[in-house]
Amino acid sequence: MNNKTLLRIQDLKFGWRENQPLTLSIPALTIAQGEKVFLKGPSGSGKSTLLGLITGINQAASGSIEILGSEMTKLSNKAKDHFRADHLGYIFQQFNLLPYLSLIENVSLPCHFSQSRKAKALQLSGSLEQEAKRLLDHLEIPAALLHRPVTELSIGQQQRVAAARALIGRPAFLIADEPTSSLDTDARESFIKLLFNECDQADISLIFVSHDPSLQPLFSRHINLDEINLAAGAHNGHR
Ligand SMILES: Nc1ncnc2c1ncn2[C@@H]1O[C@H](COP(=O)(O)OP(=O)(O)OP(=O)(O)O)[C@@H](O)[C@H]1O
Repeated sequence: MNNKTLLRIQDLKFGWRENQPLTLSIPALTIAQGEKVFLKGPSGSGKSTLLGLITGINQAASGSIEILGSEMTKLSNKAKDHFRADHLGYIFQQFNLLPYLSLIENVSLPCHFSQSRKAKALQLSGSLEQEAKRLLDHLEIPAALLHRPVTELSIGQQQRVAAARALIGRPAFLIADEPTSSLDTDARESFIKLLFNECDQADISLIFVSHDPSLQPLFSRHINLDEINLAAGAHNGHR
């Protein structure tokens, strides 16, 4: 791991509605490049809201979110779209695979929105198809499935395809929002180990949101959102 800063948040405030208590008030959070962060917190504590702020989907009321030295809150919508496409990979809880595309096409998709990710994928494997195949192979998807519709895959297989899609073109930063919630414990651990392998090879940093405390020891850093969020409990009266 190196010491370059991947993410620096300062004095971040966000509320869903005016004149209502804030959902998030985070004085400071810094994540270094290469870190693998386990982000936890009770249901409704604001984990997805924070990810939405980091990815630029939600707009902060005030404060600073710097990723790789770029201040997200100052970028135009177009510049933010570009930044996201180039530097961020996502794995969602529902995977969001496109049913009318093949596995290879689903995995290659981010390279159609980012020239830099396309260039990296081509440099690694010569073609997008080959790089998609390489990642799917590393994530233990049998070759026989590559041309099947994604709707015929098991949940665990869909999840690994979603991971390959997030990893293609080696973005700096991978965000995974409860990607293992529909798997059993063994499958969760083996998925995370495959994911870590790819992240290590490509020096990709990871923020992984989960409710499952048994996964926590696998990660190099743990963040409890309630401990860094001054607005914690404002919605449900805990504080
Ligand atoms: N689109 C929205 N509009 C208004 N309020 C919202 C919206 N999304 C979330 N909230 C509120 O913001 C708070 C934080 O929600 P969020 O989804 O970020 O929590 P979470 O920690 O990700 O929860 P979970 O673990 O259950 O997924 C909750 O009180 C929720 O009701």
